[in-house]
Amino acid sequence: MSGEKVILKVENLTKKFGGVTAVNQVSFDVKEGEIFAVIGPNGAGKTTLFNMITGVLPVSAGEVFFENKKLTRKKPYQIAKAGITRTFQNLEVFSNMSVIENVMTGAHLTMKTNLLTAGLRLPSVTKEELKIMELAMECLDRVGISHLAHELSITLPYGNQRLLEIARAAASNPKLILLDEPMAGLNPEESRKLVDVILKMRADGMTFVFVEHDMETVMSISDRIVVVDNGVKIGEGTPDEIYQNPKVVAAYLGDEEEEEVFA
Ligand SMILES: Nc1ncnc2c1ncn2[C@@H]1O[C@H](COP(=O)(O)OP(=O)(O)OP(=O)(O)O)[C@@H](O)[C@H]1O
Repeated sequence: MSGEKVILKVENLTKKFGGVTAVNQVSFDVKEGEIFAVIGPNGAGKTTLFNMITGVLPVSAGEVFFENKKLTRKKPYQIAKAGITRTFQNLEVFSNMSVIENVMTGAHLTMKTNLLTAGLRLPSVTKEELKIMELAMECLDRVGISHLAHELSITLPYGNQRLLEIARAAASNPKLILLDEPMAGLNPEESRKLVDVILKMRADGMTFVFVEHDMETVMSISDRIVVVDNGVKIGEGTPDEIYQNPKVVAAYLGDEEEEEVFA
């Protein structure tokens, strides 16, 4: 469960693409151990927000702090090394690799091996490879697909490829995992499995920030939610508070009836 320690602080984050302000002075804090959702209509700026937090896109203004250290303007690999990892909206598995090899690529940050030592096949390399393989197997076990370790990734059903992505993210030993629309394309059974995995990993101490359109999942697993619309934060709170926030309901309403908004 979440504590009181702030692990991620987003302060007035802003992104301009030419004349378009995709994210406009958005601020929020994520506490250690939280499951924190970022929601909003299409084009609201959610992915752009993730891209700035992970250093994929430079910020136009504002700051990102992780464990009280400023991450703004750091490179993606430095941010990953600090303990933040992510998955993307579209599946990003290496389809020509086995499942375990995919997860092992996630562990590269913790590896001492470089191309020279690997080329020389020093004993230390073999030892390290073994360690990484063990770690990868543990990560696969955490998401419940260790029995598929030696399958070719592309042969896995979509839901298992999602779990594979999460295992690979976990292999870099992060403290915070950002998930961009993790439920997209999953059938109800696959969604339930993924929710179980997220809850289990959180029980083991992981913090999650996720962007999601599936409101049932958002409302059932999030501790807190931030809502963005047109790049601006329009609401923040627990699922109950979000349900009752008139600005949020209006942003989602369009021509629909209120009771259908979070159905
Ligand atoms: N590289 C870019 N260049 C120009 N405009 C961009 C770029 N990336 C995003 N945008 C614009 O910024 C706004 C926010 O986009 P973003 O993808 O962050 O929204 P989103 O909330 O993630 O949407 P969705 O839910 O549809 O994935 C949109 O108007 C989009 O067209």
